[in-house]
Amino acid sequence: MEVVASAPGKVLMTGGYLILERPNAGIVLSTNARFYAIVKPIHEDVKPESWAWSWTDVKLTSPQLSRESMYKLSRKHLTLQCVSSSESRNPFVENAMQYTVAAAHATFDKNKKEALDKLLLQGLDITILGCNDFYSYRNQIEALGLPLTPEALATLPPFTSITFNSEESNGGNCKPEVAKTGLGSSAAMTTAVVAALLHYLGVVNLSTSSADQHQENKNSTDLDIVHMIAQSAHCIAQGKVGSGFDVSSAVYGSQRYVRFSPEVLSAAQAAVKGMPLEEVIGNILNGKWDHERTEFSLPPLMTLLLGEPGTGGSSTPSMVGAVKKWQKADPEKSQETWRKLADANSELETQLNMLRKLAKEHWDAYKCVIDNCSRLKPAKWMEGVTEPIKAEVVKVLLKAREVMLEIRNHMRTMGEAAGVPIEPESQTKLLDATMNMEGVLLAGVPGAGGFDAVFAITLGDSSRNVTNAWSSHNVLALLVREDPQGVCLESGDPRFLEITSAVSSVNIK
Ligand SMILES: Nc1ncnc2c1ncn2[C@@H]1O[C@H](COP(=O)(O)OP(=O)(O)O)[C@@H](O)[C@H]1O
Ligand SMILES: C[C@@](O)(CCOP(=O)(O)OP(=O)(O)O)CC(=O)O
Repeated sequence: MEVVASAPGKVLMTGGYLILERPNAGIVLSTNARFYAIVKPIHEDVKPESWAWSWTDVKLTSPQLSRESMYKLSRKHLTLQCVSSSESRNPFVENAMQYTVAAAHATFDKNKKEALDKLLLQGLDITILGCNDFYSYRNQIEALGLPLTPEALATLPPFTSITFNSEESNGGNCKPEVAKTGLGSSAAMTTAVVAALLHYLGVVNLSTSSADQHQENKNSTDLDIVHMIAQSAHCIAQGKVGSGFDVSSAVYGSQRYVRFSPEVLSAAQAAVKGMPLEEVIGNILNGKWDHERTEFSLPPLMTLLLGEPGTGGSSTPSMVGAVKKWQKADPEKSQETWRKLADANSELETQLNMLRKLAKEHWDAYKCVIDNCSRLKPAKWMEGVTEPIKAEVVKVLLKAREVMLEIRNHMRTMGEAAGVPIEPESQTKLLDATMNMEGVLLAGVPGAGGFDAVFAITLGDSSRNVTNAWSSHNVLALLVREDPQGVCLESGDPRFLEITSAVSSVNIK
């Protein structure tokens, strides 16, 4: 019996830094880059003598990092002991394991606890796999002598090995351990592992069709449990309480997000100081989760593009640390910048919602404008537009651009004041050039900014021109796109599914 669950990566379009404080909102788009967790028993049968054992064997495999770790999980105390080399530890998955088993203990009656014991005695074999889009493959592509194009990226086999950033480049603690693109691999990984384990242990009952899963009211309690456990495990593993937008979008998909009050996790933090885990999870599941989640998706005929400029990414925690230091050192100036940024963020949201409304109410005019603008540079979008409703659509498009420029300005101001490269000069040049290409609505640095991938929103069929232009500027366009679907069960191991679908497509031909 094997359970496979997957959760998506994200792009925080607005709200970087501000989203750390309630009630500021952020817009987060989930993507078709997904992280998979496969859970199955290690032993097919439970040997009679094993009933006396008080621990569960756990095997954790990350094929892309060539890491395999063995653990012993105490079934009574839920402590986890790594019995293989400590260099290969994974705190995200370790916490996810402890929290999910504790959730089963906290919610099961006596009968279910017996079944749980039997299942745990069979051991847990966990495999984790992230789509290529989570990681940077520029070096491999260059080493293979291939051009920096999405087509070259598409030739890499699925779940290719991940590159580590070199020690020297990590010297200033400004680069992460692995070369990542910034799509939230750790949040998607934690969410996928939590979902797969909770389903495997029988705490929740997820479904394969994400549309079903996310339908209002239906199974929403199950998703809420996945969210609470994944969020707590992720925060504890990271050693800090972030805003949680990455876990929320990994669970529920694209959304407008306002963070939870950090106090809801004080029980989990107390656990680190010795409170029994079962009690902690009870508190978490009954806690006052006050985050807000509102449906949000891009207006029709718009595409999310990501481009990797090629510097191996930035470390978000050190950037956040610098911004917080600046807030303390210069409260007046920082508050003023934050207020302007918050206003601009909410204005962009308004313009995008207005475009969704115009598309719904005046589809033909909307489609005609988008098709037209997709072939023109923004300065020409209004030329020759006479019909009032079409002029209205162009006006809103232009307003969205103007607001995006304002957001970028304030983000740069914040970076300069805090002494961190939130929109570094190299990114500014790239974003300015991108925003002036035919059919580009807007472009920016997602999330915390820095040297991670940049994003662009394009109109109609213009994405091809943008990716070609990016390639000629040495920017690798990623294959990832927006996909509003959150966590869901999969029908099997994605590595075998890829092969089966490749074989069946060959057969069809
Ligand atoms: N496939 C994987 N196998 C094991 N660990 C992974 C994998 N992908 C990501 N990680 C872990 O997650 C970390 C990256 O998480 P994080 O810094 O949050 O970056 P991101 O912006 O992608 O979320 C990596 O340093 C690594 O520890
Ligand atoms: C600064 C932030 O508001 C946004 C960071 O967004 P990123 O998308 O840059 O995140 P990482 O995946 O961790 O690199 C911090 C937060 O909200 O927790």
